Amino acid sequence: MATDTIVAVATPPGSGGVGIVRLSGPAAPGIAAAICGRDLQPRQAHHARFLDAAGEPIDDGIALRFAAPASYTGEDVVELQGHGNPVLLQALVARCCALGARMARPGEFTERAFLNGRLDLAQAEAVADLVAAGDLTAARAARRSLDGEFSRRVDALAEDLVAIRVHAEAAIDFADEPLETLGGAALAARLGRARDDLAALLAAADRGRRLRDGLHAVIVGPPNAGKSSLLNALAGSDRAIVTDVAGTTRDLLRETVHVDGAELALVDTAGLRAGGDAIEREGMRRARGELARAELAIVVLDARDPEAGRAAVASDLAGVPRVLWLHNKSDLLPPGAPVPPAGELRVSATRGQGMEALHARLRTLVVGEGAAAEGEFTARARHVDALGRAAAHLEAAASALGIEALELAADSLRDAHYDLGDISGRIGADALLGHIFSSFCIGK
Ligand SMILES: Nc1nc2c(c(=O)[nH]1)N(C=O)[C@@H](CNc1ccc(C(=O)N[C@@H](CCC(=O)O)C(=O)O)cc1)CN2
Ligand SMILES: Nc1nc2c(ncn2[C@@H]2O[C@H](COP(=O)(O)OP(=O)(O)OP(=O)(O)O)[C@@H](O)[C@H]2O)c(=O)[nH]1
Ligand SMILES: [Mg+2]
Repeated sequence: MATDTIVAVATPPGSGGVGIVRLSGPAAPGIAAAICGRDLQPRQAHHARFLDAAGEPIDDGIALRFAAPASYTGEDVVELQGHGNPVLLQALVARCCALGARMARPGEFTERAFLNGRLDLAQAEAVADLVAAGDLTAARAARRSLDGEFSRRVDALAEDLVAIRVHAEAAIDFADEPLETLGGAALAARLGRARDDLAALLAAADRGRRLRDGLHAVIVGPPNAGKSSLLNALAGSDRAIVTDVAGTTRDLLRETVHVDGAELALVDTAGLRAGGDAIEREGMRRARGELARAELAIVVLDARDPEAGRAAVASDLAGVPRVLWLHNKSDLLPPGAPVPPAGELRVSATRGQGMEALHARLRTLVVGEGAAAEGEFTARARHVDALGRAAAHLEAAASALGIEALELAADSLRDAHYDLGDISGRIGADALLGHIFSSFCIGK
C-alpha cells in the first residue's frame, strides 16, 4: 500500500458543469477535512465550502469520501466535486499539495488500483481503452475486458496449465516408469485441449487488438467520383469540401472514423488523373505517397463509368495489402445497369444507399472474418504477443512430450504459464508497468 497521497483533476481540461479533484492515499481524509472544515463520513455526499489556507472559500461543491479498501484504488479516496472551472480546480489541487498531497502521474490512480489488487493488468488497460473508445461497440468491447472477460479466459487457461505442469512434474519423479503407466495419454490429451483453447483465445485477442488499433485507410479514385463525399458520409459530418468541380481536393485530409466498433484512420486524397495544374499534381503526388503506407485502399469509382476510373488508379495500387472497390453514385444509375464484379460494392455517398453493407465490409476488413460481435473484448498487441509466445511454448511442450522428454516438456509448460502471467500482471511484470500506465491521462 502506498504511503504518499496523490491528487489530480479527474475531469477533462477546460470548463464544464462540474469539475472533480480526486485524492488517493492515507492523508486524503485529513486533507479533505481541512479543506471542508469538517470530517467526511464515508460514502456520504456532503455539500461543503472548499476553504483555502486563510479560511476563504475557493469554491463550494460536493465532497465524497471512500474509506479503504472499498474505493476505486483500494486506498482512502476523496473527491471534491466543484464547479468546472480550471482556475478553481487548480487552486484546489494546489491547496491539497500544500496540505501534503503530491500531483499524480498519468494513470497513477488506476496503477494503484492494480497494485492493490482491485484490477489486474489487462483490466487496467481496458480502463484506458474504455476512455478512448470512439463508439458504443468499441466501448462495449472495452467494458467486457474491464469486467474481466478476457482475464477470466486467460486465467482459466493458466489454471489448466498448472494442472498439466503438476502432472508433468509428477511424472518426472517417476522417470524410471514408462510414461504410459503415468497417464501419458491423458496428459497429451489435456495438452491438446489447452493448445486448442489457446488458439481460440489468440484469435479472439487478435480481433480485439485490431478493433482497438484500427487500420490506416486511404480513399483514392478519379476526380469527382465522390471520395470527399464518402469521407463525409463515414465521418457523419461535412469534414471535406465537396463540389462538382473535378480537382476540388488537393491536400490530404485526415479523419478518424468508427464503423461498428472498428477504427479507421481515413485519408481523403486528390483525384488521380493524367495532367492537372501544379497544385493538383502536387496533390496527386501526396495521394500516392499516402497509398504507399496504406493498409487499406478504398477506391471510389463513378458507377456510371467504373472502367475508366479503374484504369486511372490500377497502377497505383500495387503493394497495397487490402483494396475495396466502391461504385459510387448508384442513385444515378439507370435501372438494370450491370451489377459490379463480385466483392465490389455499389453505394451512394450522398443518398446513403449501400452504406450499411459498406460498414459491415469495413468492419470485416479491420477485424477479420469470423468476428462475432457477441462476446468481443478489446486486447492489445502486448497481449497477442504474450499469447503467441505461450502458443509456441505449448507446441514445444507437445513435441517434447511426443519423444517422452519430460523435463523439456515441463520447462516449456512453465514458460507458457509465465507468458500468460504477463497478461494479467500477476506473475512478475514490473518492467511493463511504467510503460502501460504512463500512456493514461492524468487523473485516471
Ligand atoms: N465520481 C466518480 N465517478 C466515476 C469514477 C470515480 O472514480 N469517481 N470512476 C473511476 O474510474 C468510474 C467508476 N469506477 C469505480 C469503481 C469502483 C469504485 C468504488 O468505490 N468501489 C468500491 C465500492 C463498491 C461499491 O460499494 O459498489 C469497492 O469496489 O470496494 C468507484 C468507482 C467512473 N465513474
Ligand atoms: N448523385 C450523387 N452525387 C454524388 C454522390 N457522391 C458525390 N456526388 C457528387 O459528386 C460531386 C463530386 O463529389 P466529391 O465528393 O467532391 O468528389 P471527389 O472524388 O472528392 O472529387 P475531387 O476532390 O475533385 O477529386 C459533388 O457534386 C457531389 O455532390 C452520390 O452518391 N450521388
Ligand atoms: Mg475531393
